[in-house]
Amino acid sequence: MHQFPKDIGWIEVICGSMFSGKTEELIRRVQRAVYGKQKVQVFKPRIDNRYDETQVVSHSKLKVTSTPLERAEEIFYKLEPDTQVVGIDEVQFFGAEVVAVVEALANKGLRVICAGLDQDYQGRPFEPMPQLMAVAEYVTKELAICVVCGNPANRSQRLVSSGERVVVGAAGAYEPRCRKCHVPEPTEGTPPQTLELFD
Ligand SMILES: Nc1ncnc2c1ncn2[C@@H]1O[C@H](COP(=O)(O)OP(=O)(O)O)[C@@H](O)[C@H]1O
Ligand SMILES: Cc1cn([C@H]2C[C@H](O)[C@@H](COP(=O)(O)O)O2)c(=O)[nH]c1=O
Ligand SMILES: [Zn+2]
Repeated sequence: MHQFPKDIGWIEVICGSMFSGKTEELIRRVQRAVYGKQKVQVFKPRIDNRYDETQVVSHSKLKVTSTPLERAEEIFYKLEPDTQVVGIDEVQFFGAEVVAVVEALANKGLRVICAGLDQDYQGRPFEPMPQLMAVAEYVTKELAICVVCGNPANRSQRLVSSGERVVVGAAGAYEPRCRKCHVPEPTEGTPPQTLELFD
């Protein structure tokens, strides 16, 4: 990350496949802002209740307090006057209106950090991520490890039978795969490897 701009707001997007570390990176940036004595608020879509109803939780169990929302516009009502940094996880679940909300916050002078999936289970751009990435000052793309071949993974393989774009889930419902190993239709999961280093 370059030196931060002064006296203006900006947008950071953290994107990538599932398990690539988007939420960990969001939490890392939020924690550093807190160390910097900045007032931070974190939001997430209420639909993301996989690990917790209110907290943002990474697959590795890092946690941060958040406010769940039905719609992105609610941020305007929940925003406290002294907030300087806004974090939003699972931003792909907010509709197209999140782009205007994030832009309005940045235009007010806030630092806005958005984390979300850039591709859906078929490998298609997951709106509104392309629009957010276009207007962001900073875009970071994270990669997971393909569970089939061990290469860097930029796709999320769906393992449960559904043609809906939105299906909330974690391990057992999705796994990270590279472009060679990913298939656009739901398929069987990869048997877990025995990891001698871990229980
Ligand atoms: N195949 C994998 N590749 C990379 N990380 C994995 C994999 N499977 C599980 N993980 C775990 O997922 C963590 C990332 O979790 P998280 O930040 O919640 O990802 P994301 O928000 O991108 O889905 C990693 O630090 C690691 O502990
Ligand atoms: C690929 C894909 C994913 N989802 C869902 C599954 C999870 O609930 C989230 C992504 O979570 P993560 O923090 O990035 O691991 O999105 C979906 O609804 N549709 C999809 O195509
Ligand atoms: Zn692969």
